[in-house]
Amino acid sequence: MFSTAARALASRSLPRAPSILPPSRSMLTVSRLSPSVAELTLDKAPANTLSLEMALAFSAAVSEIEADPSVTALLLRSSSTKIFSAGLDISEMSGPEPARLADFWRAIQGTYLSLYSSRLATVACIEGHAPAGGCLLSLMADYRIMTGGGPRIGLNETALGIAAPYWLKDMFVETVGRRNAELALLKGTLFTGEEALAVGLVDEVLPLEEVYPRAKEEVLKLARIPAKGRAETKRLLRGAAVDELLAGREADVAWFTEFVLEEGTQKGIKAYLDSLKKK
Ligand SMILES: CCCCCCCCCC/C=C/CC(=O)SCCNC(=O)CCNC(=O)[C@H](O)C(C)(C)COP(=O)(O)OP(=O)(O)OC[C@H]1O[C@@H](n2cnc3c(N)ncnc32)[C@H](O)[C@@H]1OP(=O)(O)O
Repeated sequence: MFSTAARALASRSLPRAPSILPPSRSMLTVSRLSPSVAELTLDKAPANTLSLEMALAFSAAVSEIEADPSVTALLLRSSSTKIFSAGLDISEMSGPEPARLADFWRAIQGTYLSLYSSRLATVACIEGHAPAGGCLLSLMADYRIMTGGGPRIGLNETALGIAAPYWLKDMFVETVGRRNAELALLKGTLFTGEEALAVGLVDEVLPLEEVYPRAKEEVLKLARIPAKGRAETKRLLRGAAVDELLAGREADVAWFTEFVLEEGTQKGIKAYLDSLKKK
């Protein structure tokens, strides 16, 4: 488990301004696969994009699941077999109000802090597309199982004229290795499941109908690993990255907001959003 001080700092830094809506649970559902395994389903049609409200609801749900000591593992999935998550809600970054943009980014940081540092064993069941923030969300889990053939996964931020922040880029580099990461990030590559498996971005690839049953099997297996040893191992593996973000959280907010508010970035984001809507 991560230090109490770090956790307190993480939750204290989440947006609390009165203008922010309370976390809505209608975008997510939480259920139990067994007494010790929770399932968190992203359920925000049409694309499970990460708006400010979705990010707040996500972190709140993970924290609530973790607060129950009988839960040792978490399965993360989407209610859609076509889209796991299309990443950040691009409309949050198009012509944004600066204070909301800053709160949006703090809430995105919160999703990372809650899931990547979770004491739980976590499995991502990626049945559909997982571009950009959808890919990063799955990287915050301990194990990834994806559908072969159709759906794509990867970090295509460069196509939007933006860059993944260092703490998310680092997760990608740690997972696929330096050279694979450079090639993929600079080109904005979106991989098929099979290609993702080849670079180590996912751990298993299966036909769609087998992905969820296999993910359930894996999470139930991981739930039986002694919880204390696993939590401490995760802390040893990920604690430094989490602490680095906690120490530089507001500097990261400043980097993100300045970058997004630049005129050139705004033009690129608007053009990308328009192209998505015209599809
Ligand atoms: C709980 C999640 C936690 C995540 C935490 C990680 C945080 C990481 C932060 C790091 C930075 C990340 C940057 C980003 O994420 S930027 C977003 C980049 N995303 C994309 O480029 C994906 C864009 N979408 C697509 O390519 C496709 O939608 C799809 C996923 C391949 C699916 O295609 P499909 O044909 O099935 O569906 P449509 O394209 O018709 O989409 C349906 C409607 O949804 C709208 N849409 C899709 N994606 C987004 C988006 N990212 N933001 C806003 N709106 C989106 C699309 O316009 C359609 O709307 P419409 O029905 O009104 O036309």
